[in-house]
Amino acid sequence: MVERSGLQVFDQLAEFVEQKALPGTGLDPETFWNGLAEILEKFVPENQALLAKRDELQRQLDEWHTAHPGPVTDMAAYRDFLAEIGYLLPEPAPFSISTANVDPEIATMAGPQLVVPALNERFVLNAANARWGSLYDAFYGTDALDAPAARPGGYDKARGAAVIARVRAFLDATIPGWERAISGDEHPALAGRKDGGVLFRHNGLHIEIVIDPQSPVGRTDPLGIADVILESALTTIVDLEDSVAVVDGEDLVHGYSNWLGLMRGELTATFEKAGQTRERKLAEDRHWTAPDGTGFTLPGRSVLFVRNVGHLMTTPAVRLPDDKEAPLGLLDAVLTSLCAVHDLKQLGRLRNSRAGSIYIVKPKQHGPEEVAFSNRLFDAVEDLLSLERNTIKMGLMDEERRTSANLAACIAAARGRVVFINTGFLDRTGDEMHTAMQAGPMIRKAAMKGSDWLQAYEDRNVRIGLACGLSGKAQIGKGMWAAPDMMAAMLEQKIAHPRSGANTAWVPSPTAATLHAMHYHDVDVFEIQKRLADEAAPDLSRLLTIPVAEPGRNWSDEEVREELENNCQGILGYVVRWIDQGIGCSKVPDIHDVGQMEDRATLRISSQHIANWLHHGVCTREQVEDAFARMAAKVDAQNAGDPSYRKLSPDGPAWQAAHALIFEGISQPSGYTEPLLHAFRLKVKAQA
Ligand SMILES: CC(=O)SCCNC(=O)CCNC(=O)[C@H](O)C(C)(C)COP(=O)(O)OP(=O)(O)OC[C@H]1O[C@@H](n2cnc3c(N)ncnc32)[C@H](O)[C@@H]1OP(=O)(O)O
Ligand SMILES: O=CC(=O)O
Ligand SMILES: [Mg+2]
Repeated sequence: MVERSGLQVFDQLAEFVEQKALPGTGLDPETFWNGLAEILEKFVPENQALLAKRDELQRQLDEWHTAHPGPVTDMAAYRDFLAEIGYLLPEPAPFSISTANVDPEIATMAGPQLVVPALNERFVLNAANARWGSLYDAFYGTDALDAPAARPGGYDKARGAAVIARVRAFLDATIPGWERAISGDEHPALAGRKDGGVLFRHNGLHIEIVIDPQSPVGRTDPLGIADVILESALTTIVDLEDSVAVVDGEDLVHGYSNWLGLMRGELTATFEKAGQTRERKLAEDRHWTAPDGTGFTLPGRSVLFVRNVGHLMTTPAVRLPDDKEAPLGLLDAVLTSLCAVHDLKQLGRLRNSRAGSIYIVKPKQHGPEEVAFSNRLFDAVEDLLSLERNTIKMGLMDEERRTSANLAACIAAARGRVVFINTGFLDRTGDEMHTAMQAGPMIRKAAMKGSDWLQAYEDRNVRIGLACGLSGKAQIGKGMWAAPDMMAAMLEQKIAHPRSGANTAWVPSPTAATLHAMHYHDVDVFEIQKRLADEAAPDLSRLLTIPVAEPGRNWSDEEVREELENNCQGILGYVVRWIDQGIGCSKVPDIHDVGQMEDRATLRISSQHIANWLHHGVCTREQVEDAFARMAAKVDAQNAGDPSYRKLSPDGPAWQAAHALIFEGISQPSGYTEPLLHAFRLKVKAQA
């Protein structure tokens, strides 16, 4: 550690700031470190007070539910209680957000939002470039195509023909008469031409038809079409939160360096694929000629957000004058904004925000006071970096119950900055269970998705977002498709997101982004938003209905075993890679052998669910221990092909972390998994 303005700073972080992040920004190191120290001095006590308030509210909720076990029978009394303790706050007077200088990808376009772990350069670059994706590849390589699987050993012509037919059906439905434009005629949706390409625009999104009669695919096509490229991930969230394992200064420097590399357009990655060394870099913009002969350029990359952490965690990378760790959310706000100044000042090779904004996703905030705190923090960061007020925008995750219940007031608290409200239903489900932990045993995990509170939460988010004037200014976003290999099911189900009035929704991969983009051609979201604008939001009482099982509900031994095994498998499969290898997002098979995207939010659900059933006697400690041991063996077998995998064992840190997440689950703040994951990962790193 080195001393800077009374703070102890991890030496590589100080070096990164002074040698990489500050040069070119106009800020000298002394001003920067003094400014950081001032921000910490001012905001740390407030941050601590907000966390103490969470604990106090939870204590009061626990007491109330212990006194009133089971489902809420007197909703009026429950709502009075929530208002009395300051959990429910008064609704603000009607208002509209005033967010300005927002890129069209966020404000006026509707399309997929990709999320990517910030520490994986290969994936990060792929995500930034996922603005454009091959629809042929997306169908050829996934189960989204209803045709026999590709025969191994090169291009399977029969499957290729099925892909071409499927994409033709999409083109016919989306831009009827498109063939006219291929042969050189006019078409109302024609947007541009270039050598070997014809461009259409529909519902604000582009579709490129690639013509190359000499290519292996084009040769099989009478029109010589080699590919159809869809404008796909309009925006991408570069995640420093729930999909990464960032526990110390070394990890932080890695994450911030990648973000800086993106903000300068200079990040690259070299990796092995199919026995070959590949280089990946950020894609260039794309040049076209409009039908009237004028040239124009389309962005080659997704507009990038960065997800900071929430208010809970601290970091050993910066110690305060009293030797305590600094809150990581405060450091993230300053450092990720500093890196983004390179974009605003165009210090690098490529641009991210053409509108001149910095896009920060702020997760896991509990209620309007916490949002107001972030808003003031962003003010302070802007002052330090000499940025105009409200340059830093806020993507507001609606993923904690206290935020959903006071959503309009939360939006009001950052009304000049809000660029999205997104229903992070995974964290939200975890918080639902933890908040009402003492009320009784929760319904099964899979049943949560169909529960009424969740439907009310999703609908209220859209209605409240529209009432607060988000349409045309900001995104109303929906959550993650967490089954990365189930693309047929996604194609069938995720159209519900645009249909519900959301102008974006999360996808786990570039392929999923391209397939989900088709939904925004099928649905004109802004028309739907107009139609929904006058509809009242579902009643708050529905949102506040707790998903506890009916009193006297008994699950069979088989059901209990299945529930425990499924949750243990997800927990162990995710935690072992997090703790031993520092991998923050994994695809882990569930009990039906379907690969599920697991991150800290899904871990929060699984661990809180077991903790809840154990607490209420639905299962015994022995049953949980048995399921845990059986699933540990299964997870070992699933990872047998990974040479860097270390088997789970009761005296190993991964086993112990997973065990603690369950058996100490109830005492974890808001049921979060970060404190235990960080503690065990730090032990592993210290041993190494
Ligand atoms: C509740 C929440 O907070 S959700 C938000 C957090 N979740 C996420 O960020 C999910 C991000 N997704 C991922 O990390 C991954 O897709 C996983 C872990 C789910 C699956 O990863 P894998 O099993 O390695 O994927 P798979 O083998 O199917 O595909 C790998 C290929 O897809 C690409 N890919 C997969 N996911 C992504 C992504 N999110 N962004 C960019 N590229 C991706 C990889 O670059 C790779 O292609 P390449 O070989 O050309 O580099
Ligand atoms: O962050 C997303 C979630 O679902 O949680
Ligand atoms: Mg979340």
